[in-house]
Amino acid sequence: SQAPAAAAPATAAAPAPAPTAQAGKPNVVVLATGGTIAGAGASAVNSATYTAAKVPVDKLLAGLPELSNIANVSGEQVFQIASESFTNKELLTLARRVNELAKQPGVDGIVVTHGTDTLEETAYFLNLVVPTDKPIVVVGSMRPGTAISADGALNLLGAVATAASKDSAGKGVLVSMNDNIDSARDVAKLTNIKTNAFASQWGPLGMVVEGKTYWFRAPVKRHTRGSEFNIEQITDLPAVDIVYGYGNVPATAIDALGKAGVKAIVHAGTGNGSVADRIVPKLNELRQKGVIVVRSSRVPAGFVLRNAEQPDDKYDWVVAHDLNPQKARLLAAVALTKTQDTKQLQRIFWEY
Ligand SMILES: NC(=O)C[C@H](N)C(=O)O
Repeated sequence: SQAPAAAAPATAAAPAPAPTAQAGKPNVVVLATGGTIAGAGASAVNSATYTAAKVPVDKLLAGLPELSNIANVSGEQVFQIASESFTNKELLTLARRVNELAKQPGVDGIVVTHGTDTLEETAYFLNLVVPTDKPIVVVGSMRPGTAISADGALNLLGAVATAASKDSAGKGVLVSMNDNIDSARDVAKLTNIKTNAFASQWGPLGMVVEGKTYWFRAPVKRHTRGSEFNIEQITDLPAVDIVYGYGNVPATAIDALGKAGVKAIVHAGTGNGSVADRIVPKLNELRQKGVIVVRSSRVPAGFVLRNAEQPDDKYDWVVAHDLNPQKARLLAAVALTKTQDTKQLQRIFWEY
C-alpha cells in the first residue's frame, strides 16, 4: 500500500488515520495554513494554474504514509488561505499556537505548511518571537499536489524529517524545501514558477535527503530562545509599511503612509539603499514627527551599509543590514513593541 512518492494527490479520499504513537519515534505536529502545498488544479498539467489552499491537512498527511517511518505525525488546520493574504492577525495567531505546542513536553518538532509567497516572512517572524530550541520547520510547494511532478509531498517529507531530527534543535526556525534546509532569517523566494524558488545569499544550512538531515553551517544571528522578543508579550504589531524606490518615484506613497499614521516606514531603496533627492526631505519630515525610517534595498543580495549613500547618523535613520524589505518590516514591527530608540533599533537590526 505505497502511495505515489512524488505527490499528495488532492483526490486521495481516505482521511488521515489517527496517529498511532510508535514508542521511540519523535512526535511532530503539522500546522497547516494553506498555500499551494494544499492547492488543487483542474488537470495534472496545471503546474501553475490552480487554486491554493484547498486540501485539508488530514488529506495531505493521509497521502504520505511514509511519514510514519520518520515520526508520529499529527495535523492541525490553523488556516486555509493563500499566503499573500496573510495579515499580522494570522502571524500572531500562528506564533501563539506554535509557542503553545513548543511548550508541550510531548511535542518534539513542529512543521508549518504555508504558501510560498510570504513564507519567508512568517518563518522569520516565528524565528524572532517563539522562545524554544525545538525544531520549527516551515514548508511549502511550488506546484499543487494534483500536478505531474508535484513537489509538495517530498518537501513535506523533508520538513517532517527535519523537524524530527535532534540535530535541527537550536538552529532557529528553518525552511526546508527542494532538499535544502535554510535559515528562516536568510531565505527568500527568489524565483517564481520553478521548484528551486527559495535560496539564501549566504547559502543553505544543510540538506535533507531520503529523510536524513546533513548540516554544513549554523546561524550566527539571534533567534528563538536567544531572542529578546517573545510572542507571549506581544499583543499587537504596530503599523509598519514599505515604500519602493525606482526612477521617477513620486512622494505619493510616503505622504499617504504618513497621513495613515504609520509608526515606521521601510524604504526599499535602489542599489545600496539609495533614496531619491525628492524623497529624502519627505522621510525626514516624518522622522521629525516620530516615524522610524528603515533604509533597506530592493536588491535581493548584498547589504545596506550605515552612512553609505545617505547620512543615517545625521538623519537618525536605521539601516536594515541584509534583511529584505519584507523582513525588515517584521523586525521593525517586533522591535517597536519594545523600544522607539533608534540606537536600540539599529542594534536590533545588526543582531537579528
Ligand atoms: N506557491 C505558493 O504557495 C503560492 C501561493 N500564492 C501562496 O503563497 O499561497
